[in-house]
Amino acid sequence: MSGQRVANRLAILGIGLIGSSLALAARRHGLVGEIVGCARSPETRRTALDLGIVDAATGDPAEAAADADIVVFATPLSAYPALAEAVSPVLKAESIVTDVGSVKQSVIRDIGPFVPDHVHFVPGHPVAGTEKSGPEAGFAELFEDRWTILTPPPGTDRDAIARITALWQGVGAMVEEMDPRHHDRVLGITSHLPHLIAYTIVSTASDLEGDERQEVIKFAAGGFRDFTRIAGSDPVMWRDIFLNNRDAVLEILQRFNEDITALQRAIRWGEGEVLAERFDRARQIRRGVIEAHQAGSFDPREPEKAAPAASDPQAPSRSGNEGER
Ligand SMILES: NC(=O)c1ccc[n+]([C@@H]2O[C@H](COP(=O)([O-])OP(=O)(O)OC[C@H]3O[C@@H](n4cnc5c(N)ncnc54)[C@H](O)[C@@H]3O)[C@@H](O)[C@H]2O)c1
Ligand SMILES: O=C(O)C(=O)C[C@]1(C(=O)O)C=C[C@@H](O)C=C1
Repeated sequence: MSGQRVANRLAILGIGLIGSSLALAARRHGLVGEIVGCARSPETRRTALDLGIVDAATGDPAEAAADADIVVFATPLSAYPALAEAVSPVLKAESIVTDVGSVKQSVIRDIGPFVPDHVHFVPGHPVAGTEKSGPEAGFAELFEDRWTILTPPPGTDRDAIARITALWQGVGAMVEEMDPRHHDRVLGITSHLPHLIAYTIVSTASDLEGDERQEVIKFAAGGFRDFTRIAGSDPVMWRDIFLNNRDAVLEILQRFNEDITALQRAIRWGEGEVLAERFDRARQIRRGVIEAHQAGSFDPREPEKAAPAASDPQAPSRSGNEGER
């Protein structure tokens, strides 16, 4: 399948889950000519070449970015400032700098000052991922029917925004523009808080003593198992997200703490109607989330979405990329 060509040369800084998925998808859909990847370790560069993720790989970010039409930052957030400083002098006129980082105000703070006047800057965030990391974890379908949020600073060239929009739409994503502060607050609730809770539950369970701890692992099923999937996500990436979205996360944590204290109180005083009312509201929200995503493809995290029942002899077989996502 071929889409509109958006770049002759695409540079991807950081060939992990997101960088390699974008490279694989952009190639599959004919959106770019040559793809150059930048990775620090020789093993990652070798893997990226062997898996056909990139056409060329280098350890030098400036070498990757030189002559690129689009440069994508796809490392953990803490690497952005040094990378931006390194590529700044070689960025070619009318090229576009973009990124995939999970927090947006900090990206504008960290990359923005290094983007020369003759270069466009369109920060972005694909709201799609898994708990896995590294180049082997990438797959071309990752962004299909998922949102990508763009947070271009005011006054950004509309053609540059249109080209980055075409890149993400070309790999199957839906694109929306948002104010970066608003992005950070929304994602603080929908993505960052759930990860913090998952990390906390798993570490609370792992602090249990002896037999109890063994049984948590032995009987890990359902809810706890789902939390361990999320808590298996990359520690460096998530450290950076919390350090860079501090204000929004602290504010939402404050509200979360108040809500959990209310539930704690209801349990203590046997206020069943309070609990039932809260759980009912949550169930309605879950139904709304499923309905909103109903048109999408099968997602193993949301099996209710699959149209035919698994026992249906007409059901299509689900092969390929459907490990735990
Ligand atoms: N994993 C997700 O679910 C997800 C989803 C959307 C956005 N993001 C964002 O995407 C970015 C990358 O996340 P990922 O999941 O692909 O992580 P990842 O760990 O799979 O890949 C990041 C890669 O960057 C490399 N790297 C680190 N510092 C580097 C440097 N200075 N130069 C070159 N390479 C360097 C790492 O070695 C690694 O290979 C993060 O900013 C994250 O916030 C992640
Ligand atoms: O599904 C997962 O494993 C994810 O954590 C993906 C997820 C999310 O929270 O939805 C994680 C971080 C990103 O910035 C975007 C997507």
